[in-house]
Amino acid sequence: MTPVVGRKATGLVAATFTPLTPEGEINLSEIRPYIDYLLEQQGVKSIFVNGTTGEGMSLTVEERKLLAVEWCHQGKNKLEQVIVHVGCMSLKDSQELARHAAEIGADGISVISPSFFKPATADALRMFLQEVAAAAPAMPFYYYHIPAVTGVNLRSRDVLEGIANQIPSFQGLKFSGSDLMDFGQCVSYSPSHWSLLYGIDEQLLGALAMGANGAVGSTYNYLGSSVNRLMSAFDKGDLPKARTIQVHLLFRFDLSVNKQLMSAVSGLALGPPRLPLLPCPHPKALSIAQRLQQILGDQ
Ligand SMILES: CC(=O)N[C@H](C=O)[C@@H](O)[C@H](O)[C@H](O)CO
Ligand SMILES: CC(=O)C(=O)O
Repeated sequence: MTPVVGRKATGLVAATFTPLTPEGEINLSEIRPYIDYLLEQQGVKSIFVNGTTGEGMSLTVEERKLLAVEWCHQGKNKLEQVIVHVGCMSLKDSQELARHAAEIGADGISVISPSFFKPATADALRMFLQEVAAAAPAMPFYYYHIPAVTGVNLRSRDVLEGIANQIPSFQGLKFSGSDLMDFGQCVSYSPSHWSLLYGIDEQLLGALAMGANGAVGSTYNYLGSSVNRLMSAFDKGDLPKARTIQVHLLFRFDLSVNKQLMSAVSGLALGPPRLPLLPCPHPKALSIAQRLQQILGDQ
């Protein structure tokens, strides 16, 4: 089978939050200003939608389609890449979303492991991924490894074994695990056209040292310009500067704080998260935003 080779994803990819109205309905009208904010204020040119940060697993298939259409439509001719996360508990739903992403002209699709019934082996997971990819065979395909959320602790390197034979559209990995040895083994195994995107923002520098081509994360929504400086310092071999930026950014917020923080920093109205997540009280987000501005000002 001839491999499908898409454009290689590099640099920072913002894992977008899903704008909701105060009543909790998807709010498509915030998407256009959101994309402009990323491009103009953060220098972030690619997005990953309906993933963890986007609360993809808390949305209906129909909502995910409407969101994907709007992100792709508004991002057209502006963004470098729009990657749509299409993973679901049900293989059928994932296939439907994969087909849909292909129809609307997304640049790639990504799939998380099912996590209610978990795959028992890397082979089982690869078979699931293969069935999703086969529904949209021309779509560059990224496996999304996030063991802390899925509870699926299969090593990514094992999942990659022989994957190009099963998924000719395989294009890379979004690796949101802390095991840099597993990540490094994936780097070592990967052909050069795959893109290895790292997903724990707090230790991106370690992953760059291991060979990451780029990064997908929630914090690049509002810290993109700082982390772009980290990436260019690393590219120039200025490790002290890259490290100074990274160690200033070692804090971790849960998703509801993160979402409210993005609203506070950007001025976008992203609304509350969806239950079971609880909204973050506004004053708390404001004080975190102020602390963040101070940290960024001190750099
Ligand atoms: C669990 C989770 O949401 N992980 C995200 C990406 O996979 C990261 O981008 C984190 O949000 C980020 O590292 C902040 O802790
Ligand atoms: C961070 C990330 O990649 C996600 O939200 O899915």
